[in-house]
Amino acid sequence: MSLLDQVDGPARLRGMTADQLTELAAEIRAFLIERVSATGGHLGPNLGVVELTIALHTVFESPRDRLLWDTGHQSYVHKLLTGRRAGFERLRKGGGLSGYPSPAESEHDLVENSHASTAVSYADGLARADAYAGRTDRSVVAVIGDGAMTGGMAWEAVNNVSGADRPLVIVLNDNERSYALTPGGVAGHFGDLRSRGSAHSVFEQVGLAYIGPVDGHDIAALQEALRRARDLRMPVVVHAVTEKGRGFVHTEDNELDRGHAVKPMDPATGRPLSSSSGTSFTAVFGERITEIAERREDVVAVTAAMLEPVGLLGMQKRFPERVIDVGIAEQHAVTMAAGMSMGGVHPVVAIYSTFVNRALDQVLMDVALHRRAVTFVLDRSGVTGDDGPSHNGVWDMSVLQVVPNLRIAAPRDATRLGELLEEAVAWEDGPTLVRFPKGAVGGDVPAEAVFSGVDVLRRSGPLDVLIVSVGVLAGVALGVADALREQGIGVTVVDPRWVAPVNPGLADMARRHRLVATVEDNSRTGGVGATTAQAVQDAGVTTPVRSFGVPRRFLDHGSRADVLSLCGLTVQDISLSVSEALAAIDGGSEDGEWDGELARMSTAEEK
Ligand SMILES: Cc1ncc(C[n+]2csc(CCOP(=O)(O)OP(=O)(O)O)c2C)c(N)n1
Ligand SMILES: CC(=O)[C@@H](O)[C@H](O)COP(=O)(O)O
Ligand SMILES: [Mg+2]
Repeated sequence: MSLLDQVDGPARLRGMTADQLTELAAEIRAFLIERVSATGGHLGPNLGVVELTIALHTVFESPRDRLLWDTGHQSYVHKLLTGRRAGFERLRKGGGLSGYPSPAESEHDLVENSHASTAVSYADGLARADAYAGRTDRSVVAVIGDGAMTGGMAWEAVNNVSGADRPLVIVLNDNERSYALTPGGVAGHFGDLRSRGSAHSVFEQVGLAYIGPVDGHDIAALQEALRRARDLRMPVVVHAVTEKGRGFVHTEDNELDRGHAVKPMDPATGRPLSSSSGTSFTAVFGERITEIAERREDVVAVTAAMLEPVGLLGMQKRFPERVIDVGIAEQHAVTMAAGMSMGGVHPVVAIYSTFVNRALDQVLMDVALHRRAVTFVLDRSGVTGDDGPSHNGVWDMSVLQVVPNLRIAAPRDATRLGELLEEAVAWEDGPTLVRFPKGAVGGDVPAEAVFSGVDVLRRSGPLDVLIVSVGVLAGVALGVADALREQGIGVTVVDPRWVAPVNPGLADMARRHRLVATVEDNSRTGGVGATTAQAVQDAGVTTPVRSFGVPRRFLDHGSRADVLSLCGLTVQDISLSVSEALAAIDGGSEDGEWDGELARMSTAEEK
């Protein structure tokens, strides 16, 4: 039986010899390469923390000592050492192991949010709670990457932790990278510490103790440093120098991102097991923004440490000085863009939908209040699936529709993405936003006609149902139309393209129909369905509106298709609900049934 097979929990580690721990590290590395090559996932980050995680679990006694993993994508080794080896068969699959820490999975996991730069704040809170309760027999350890240390929130926490008389250990997992090399002066300072060692660290200058740099792959050296930090009983940083992707040729040689997030691959060759079908929304954006930058030298792109994932590699290669990587600093990215706009630049800020939540105040106050012409491009909008509840981009239209002056577009296909991006960058009277989902872009969905700026995708039969289709769910909306037509129900399917502010033409169309159904890959709460219903009502139109979107709850990880199906965003579910709603309207008395359905839906949302 291998050493890894014997590890049913961290206590087993504490009985192992140094040689056994070294052997265990080799077994874990081989396991990760074999398993994560099969499932896909964050192989690079986890290969970089094998020895560090072993050292942490031999020096600290989880769960009494709390280990917090910033962002959490590097917690696979932690999961292996806390009895979850079998779960890796279904890593990031529906019903399988989450790709991030998950309190629902284990008492050893406290935080699952995958949004970076939060661990030191959680740790400060836990340390204060221990102090209030007089608990002096335990430690709090925050493991945070050099990339996550470019997030402002991490420095807010350092400011509050410094000088405190509470024990708190911060392990800086410094591999010089987010995806790409970590940008900025803080990363430069870490480089000085790595090379000069004795340099006075920024941490000591603000009142924390500093231990390091330590070889992040030398278990004994790490254990010695962690024991010193544990016994200091004050805020202390242990600076571990690690290599992202260590021990696997296809991640070590990957200059782009050291295998940060790999797709299922052949571990022998490093080649993906399946070639992606067709082009992606991301690729279409990347090509188009580069073309626009050719024509518009005032256009500058901004990324928050995700240059390649958001599709800006091509523009960076063509115009290196006009693509800015601010690190994991979305708030700075947005307000810096406002400043650039004041200086005559048209910034295009490319962020994943879920991460724009970080910068709501900056979008609202620094950009929109000042009517700055900044274009936001939100990739991974809608259900993303595999990365779990904190990565779905299902809140952007709810959160950002409240922003005055902001115009929001949701392209349904590649052609509309190109058109809407051009329109957004051409708009100089305030901010614009274009949002699209992860993955393949699918075929074009042409309009049959245009009615007061709204694309009419399908018009057939009597004026029974108006389906307002938002973005990429056009395929589902047209499928619903086909299903309803088979029942003799007349359907008009429209796509407003610009969803905020609501096109008044929609109220005119609603007036002519018996029912309106909105379909969106966003939360129902505050989504396009809600604002469309409000606009219809405000226009004095009494046509009822039913909105189909993501329920108001966190969605467990799973494939995008499965999660959308769980949300009821399928042709079958929507067409059944629409025909029932029509029947209720026709029958009058069945309102009770529909009210019952709504009641069921709303309780489902609260669960
Ligand atoms: C607020 C936020 N923005 C962007 C991301 C996307 N992201 C996930 S991991 C990562 C890089 C993290 O770098 P680092 O903290 O150094 O960890 P490493 O992967 O190097 O171990 C980024 C940018 C995120 N998780 N959270
Ligand atoms: C951990 C993190 O936030 C990212 O690495 C995320 O996993 C990216 O997901 P995509 O695969 O959609 O780019
Ligand atoms: Mg890093």
